[in-house]
Amino acid sequence: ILSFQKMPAGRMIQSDQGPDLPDKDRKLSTAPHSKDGLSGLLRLVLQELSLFYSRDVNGVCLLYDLLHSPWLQALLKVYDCLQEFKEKKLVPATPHAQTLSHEVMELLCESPTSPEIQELRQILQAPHYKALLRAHDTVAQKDFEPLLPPLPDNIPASEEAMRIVCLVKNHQPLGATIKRHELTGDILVARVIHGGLVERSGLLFAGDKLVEVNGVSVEGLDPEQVIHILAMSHGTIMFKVVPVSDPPVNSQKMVHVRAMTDYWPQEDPDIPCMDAGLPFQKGDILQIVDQNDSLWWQARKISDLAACAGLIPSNHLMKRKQREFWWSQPYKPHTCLKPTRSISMEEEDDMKIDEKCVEADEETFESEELAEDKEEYVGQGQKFFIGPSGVGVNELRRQLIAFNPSRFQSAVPHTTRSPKSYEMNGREYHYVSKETFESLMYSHKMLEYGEYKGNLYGTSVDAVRAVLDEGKICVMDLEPQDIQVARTHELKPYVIFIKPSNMTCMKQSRKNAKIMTDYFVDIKFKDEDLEEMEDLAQKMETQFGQFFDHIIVNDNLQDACAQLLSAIQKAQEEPHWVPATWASSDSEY
Ligand SMILES: Nc1ncnc2c1ncn2[C@@H]1O[C@H](COP(=O)(O)OP(=O)(O)OP(=O)(O)O)[C@@H](O)[C@H]1O
Repeated sequence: ILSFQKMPAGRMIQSDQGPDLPDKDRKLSTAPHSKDGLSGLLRLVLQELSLFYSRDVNGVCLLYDLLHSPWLQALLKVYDCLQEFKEKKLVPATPHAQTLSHEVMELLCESPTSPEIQELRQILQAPHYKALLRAHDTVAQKDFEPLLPPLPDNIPASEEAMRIVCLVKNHQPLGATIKRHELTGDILVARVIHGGLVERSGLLFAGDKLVEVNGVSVEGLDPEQVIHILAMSHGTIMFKVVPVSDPPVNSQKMVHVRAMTDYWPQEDPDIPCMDAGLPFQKGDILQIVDQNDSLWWQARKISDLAACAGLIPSNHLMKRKQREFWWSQPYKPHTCLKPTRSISMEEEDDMKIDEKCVEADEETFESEELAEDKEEYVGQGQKFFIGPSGVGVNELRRQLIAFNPSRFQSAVPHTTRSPKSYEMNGREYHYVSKETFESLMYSHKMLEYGEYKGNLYGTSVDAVRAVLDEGKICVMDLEPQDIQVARTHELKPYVIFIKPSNMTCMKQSRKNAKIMTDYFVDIKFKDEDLEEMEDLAQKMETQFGQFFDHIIVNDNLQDACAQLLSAIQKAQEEPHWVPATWASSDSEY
């Protein structure tokens, strides 16, 4: 709307000064635009256009209707009013309207009563009116800014390099941590939290030395004692600091990562300040905003970018912890890892200003750097379906292909078994010898494979590529342990987890469904089968949840199909996060 408003007006204003105007523009050049503003100009444009309306020259009708629309006219009027208001630079007639009102009241009391005087007195005494005058005076006197304490008169010459910083703290934390310098014992600002009050003020930096807090000298105090002073303070807090000579500049670009594990700061004994920690779960997308510290990064969740950042362990630190853990513990997959406190952190004694500190235990962390999948990477990709056996992965895939065979297709798998009479090589399977199959396996050309009744079965990367080359979306099942193999720059897989619904719904929806096991074909689901399915689904989610791009609960088959279609559509059309290596065209795969 804005550019639309500006363009015609801008052109007309220019043409106003131009020497060779077409007739139409010459007529417009007489527009008293400075007085009538944009709505005046619009009126003139409409007059012009009305001449061409009946002929609909080059879509004039459309333009006419648009310019004639009441909302645009109303908008322009608002714009004009605002412009007018801006130029006026309003100044209050008096900054003491309340006093004036009192004086009037006194005069009215002395005057002989009449109905008008009575009414005026009532108006002046009404609480809303009084409140309005109070608000008026506050604005007129600019009395809304915090009162800063006066600067001390007797500042010694040696204190010239000091800075006095006043921050107004309401109920939010200040967003900084402090520590004691191990040699000098000085109390320093250790870390400024991105997006916090201190960072937004731009007045305190990591490395600044605290001299006084609210007039109390911090010399010789413990960080805890400083925290206590701060905890007791509300409203304006005054810091006297010796500024760090080189305030750190955060020049790194933001990166996005997908968390590969859960992290609970409350359970991490090493975090410099527990309250400043950012808890996250597997699969969460984090925006890393500060990597200045090699051990503790600052990050926000992409789902809550308005929030202040929190501390998370750097990749390097997590790997270190992980290594120490593996050396000290017997292997226990998917349990909470509890590193000992032996990891020697830098001698930080960080405390979040005005809050408490530190405690125990955490989990492994790795992360994957991400890039938002922009248009150039979106394309017909590979869609993998994952789910516990019997949940309906095959059924959904079949339905999808049946719904639109020209868009969706499975990759033709390889097998070492002999073809049946009605089968054709390359249609149901690629029939190959055991040696050929094994050579594909060993040269990592198989996405997934397994043995069934003495024969090998599997899907090759080439089979998937063949589908993609046809411009179709390749849909296939995958065992979760094969996800990592499939996550390549070339395939850019989109992984959809098919999840069973709750037991009651499953019993109902699978009443007539049949399963196929290694030994039986077409037998009904038993309660144990459904329980096992639920259990397996939970395990898959815990172990591989971070790789799932989308989750669909397969309760009602039709609903699940519809959800699947819309999820795939969305994945094709909308940007989503993918590993950064997939986004760079020159990365190896
Ligand atoms: N939403 C549903 N409602 C009712 N029946 C379903 C539903 N989804 C799947 N089924 C039925 O459940 C049975 C098992 O489904 P399917 O063969 O697709 O399982 P699967 O996940 O591929 O398991 P496996 O990997 O062991 O083959 C089939 O008979 C299928 O028709």
